[in-house]
Amino acid sequence: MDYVSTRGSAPVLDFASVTLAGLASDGGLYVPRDWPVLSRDEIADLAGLDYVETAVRVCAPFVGDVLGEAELRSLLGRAYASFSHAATVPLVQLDGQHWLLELFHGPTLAFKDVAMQALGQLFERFLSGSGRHLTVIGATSGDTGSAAINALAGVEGVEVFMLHPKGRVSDVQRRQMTTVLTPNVHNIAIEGSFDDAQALVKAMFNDASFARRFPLSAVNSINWARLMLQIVYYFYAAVRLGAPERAVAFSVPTGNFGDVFAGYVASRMGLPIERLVVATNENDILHRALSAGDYSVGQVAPTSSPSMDIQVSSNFERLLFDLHGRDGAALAATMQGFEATRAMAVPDAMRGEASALFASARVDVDSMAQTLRWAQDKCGQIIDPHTAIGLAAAKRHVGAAPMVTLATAHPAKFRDAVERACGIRPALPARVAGLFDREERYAVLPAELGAVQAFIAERARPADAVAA
Ligand SMILES: Cc1ncc(COP(=O)(O)O)c(C=O)c1O
Ligand SMILES: N[C@@H](CCOP(=O)(O)O)C(=O)O
Repeated sequence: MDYVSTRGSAPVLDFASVTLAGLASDGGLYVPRDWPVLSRDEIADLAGLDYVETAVRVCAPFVGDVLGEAELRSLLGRAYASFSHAATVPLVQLDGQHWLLELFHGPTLAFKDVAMQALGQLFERFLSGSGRHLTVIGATSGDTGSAAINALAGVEGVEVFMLHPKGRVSDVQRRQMTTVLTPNVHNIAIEGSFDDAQALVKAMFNDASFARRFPLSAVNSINWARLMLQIVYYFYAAVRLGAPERAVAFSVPTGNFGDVFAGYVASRMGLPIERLVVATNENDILHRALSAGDYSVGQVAPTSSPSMDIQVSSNFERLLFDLHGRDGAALAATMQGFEATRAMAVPDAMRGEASALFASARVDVDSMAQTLRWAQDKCGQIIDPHTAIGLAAAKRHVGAAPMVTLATAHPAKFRDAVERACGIRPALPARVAGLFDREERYAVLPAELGAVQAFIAERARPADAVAA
């Protein structure tokens, strides 16, 4: 499988190179040259397969001949051995219409582990014996950072620099990052928002001399491999609810548009998805874009679902690429206009095309809290605020198809917000016991490119350094 940039002018790469590259050199995002399609029979054959086997079948067309099937299977087997639930991502029925897909049984208690545990394995595999090393730079509103640090701490040849917005992640999220004192992990609290942190990461990739000096790689969903690994659970859930005979709908708490874009890819691959609901909190740029064509950036508002406090949703560019008929030059011009003005009007024709699959909803804090209490009172489930936003949106858009809300984080990660909403303070699971007894280490830096680059340059290994 070949990968092309959404902006049309970066080199075409294979799966191994695209995994190690992160952002494309023309500022775009890599996508497969074509969407592979699974036949109805191939989808039907997924019924009854465990998670690892489902992942092998779904990922194989994207991996191509870069890894053999047996090697892919053993790599994914190692990745998902760290999950605490036998089903890896169990489906829980709430009532006659609604299900939760619990994606938080990995080591850091959020859906990011599903992709990140495997991405760590892929990095190790592609670096092993190559003499290469990587400087991984990432931006996090809390969950990507903890998952990446768990997956990459101590990995030979990898140095991790993780930027989080100071004071805008939960205490559990922060400690899951800052108490990892392994020498290859560097946490940076940025005086700004997640968007500032994400812009700094992109600026470092786009700074040709910095990118030549340090072999940069990404763990955010700008990295294609992250998204590929998230497509799997749409298939896994849908076949359990009757696909391909029966269509299924999904509601996805959304920030960077990565998770819901993975659902879009599943649909392009032939999975019968009746509807994909894009659920936002008060940071509603995606809801405005899909419902009114208004993709204009406002101030990031801090909310009780902090992992979704995002305005510039990186992966929206991947959808726009398809909506522009995969014309990279046209999209590059659109994105340049957006980057200059911080606003874009999504034309009605494109919005119409998107609305064949996507619906959207903006869920405010009261509606989030009400839904969280509904799940507790009526269904006996304590859910986290991000999942509650997904579920509230699901209730607005439920139709004939079973509606699956992605449960993206364990409630204990956001125990203050859960307690405020329903009066119950969820206990921390045993696997994160001792989190509050450990020493923390992180640097605080202004949201300035020079300051962050200087910090990284002092600690990262330059491209021409010989591997140890
Ligand atoms: C708990 C949680 N829910 C939802 C999201 C939104 O996912 P995405 O950014 O892929 O849209 C995030 C962060 O990305 C998250 O950490
Ligand atoms: N919510 C995320 C933000 C980054 O998203 P990503 O999927 O692009 O890595 C987080 O928790 O860090």
